[in-house]
Amino acid sequence: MVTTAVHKSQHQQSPVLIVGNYCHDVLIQNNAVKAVSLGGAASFISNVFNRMSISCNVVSKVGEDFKYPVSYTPIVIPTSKTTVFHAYFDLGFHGKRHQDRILKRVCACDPIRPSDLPDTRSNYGMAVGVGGEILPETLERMIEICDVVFVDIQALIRVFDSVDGTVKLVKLEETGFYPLLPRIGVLKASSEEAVFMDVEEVRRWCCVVVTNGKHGCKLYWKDGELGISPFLANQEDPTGAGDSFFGGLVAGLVQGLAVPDAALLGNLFGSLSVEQIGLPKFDTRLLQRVNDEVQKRKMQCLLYERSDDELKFLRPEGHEQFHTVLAAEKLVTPCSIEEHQWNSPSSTKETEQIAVPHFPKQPKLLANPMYEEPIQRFE
Ligand SMILES: Nc1ncnc2c1ncn2[C@@H]1O[C@H](COP(=O)(O)OP(=O)(O)OP(=O)(O)O)[C@@H](O)[C@H]1O
Ligand SMILES: O[C@H]1[C@H](O)[C@@H](O)[C@H](O)[C@@H](O)[C@H]1O
Repeated sequence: MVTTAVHKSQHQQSPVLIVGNYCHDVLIQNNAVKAVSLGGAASFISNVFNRMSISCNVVSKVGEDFKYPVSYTPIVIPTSKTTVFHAYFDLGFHGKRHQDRILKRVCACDPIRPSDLPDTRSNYGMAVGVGGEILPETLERMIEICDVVFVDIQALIRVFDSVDGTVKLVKLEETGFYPLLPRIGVLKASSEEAVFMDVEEVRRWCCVVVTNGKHGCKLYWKDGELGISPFLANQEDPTGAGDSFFGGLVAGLVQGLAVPDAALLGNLFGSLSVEQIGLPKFDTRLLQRVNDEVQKRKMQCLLYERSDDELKFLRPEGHEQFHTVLAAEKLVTPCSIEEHQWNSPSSTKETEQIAVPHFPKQPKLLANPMYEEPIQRFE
């Protein structure tokens, strides 16, 4: 279970194994490319880990066209291209349900196979594919070589339109991953994705974490559930919020926090992530203070440590205070949001602005019956 691995990690110090492809994200709004950025859950999560000094190992595949410097070298596949997603920010209407963006996978790199994984064991595994690159056998191998595996449901339930790559979701129980659920530790889903599983069923097997944007997240386990408070944020780009959340959650657990406190750290990183376009840059002073608070919190919790694994899910004493302190730290650190506005040049290394969108001279106006508004699509 989740907390057993937490305790093991304190003795063994082995890294977290992150499995999922890096990708190129193209953010599109009002028919114009607003930014091109390094993407993929693996990049957002390792970004959080680096800043929280958590050691990790990333297994990711890209093509020779991969154009970003990353801390964890990917496997380069000469015969394949890097996975590319186009995120359309103004097409998010599907019937009456609003989605924050429509995603299209326009290029897909090779899948990650069991033989691509290391032979060495890890305390934690994170199955965080974005473009269908994680196969059931890959997840099974992760379960064998990691003490506990954290899975993002987006790695399991995404399917891709054969014509234009539009990401659609299928029911979890219809996938080849379903039989593996009793062997994983945590399944994370956004509220949009959570409707593609039977939470009541899945929580009997593993802890389910459902994120819900500005409302924070909710934990479900066999015997209970708990809402975790959000942090205020000026949302600029939701891309990667779920990934940064997941990074924060696992970073908290690796550091020895109880599950609700770790989820609070997840909410903090999710809220920091939405304030910037692409891969977020975290303020060094804020990170230092957050790290200090995590260490203090860990020491406080050791004082009244509970032995029963199930109890580790319950809100520990002082949880609200931990939220207040983190929220205050976030407030006092000025965020350089101006650098990351959609319409101003970006100074981040990983995010580049495209001044002249590379679109055909005459974009074709298509009335798509799936959406309330006609959309412009570029071919
Ligand atoms: N507007 C916001 N204000 C504050 N916190 C936010 C906001 N949006 C997201 N978060 C934080 O980030 C977490 C993940 O966000 P969300 O539920 O939108 O995930 P997601 O849909 O998987 O994101 P994405 O697919 O864009 O990576 C939330 O649980 C919350 O903690
Ligand atoms: O970079 C993003 C990010 O990793 C998102 O979480 C994922 O949903 C997208 O597919 C990807 O392009």
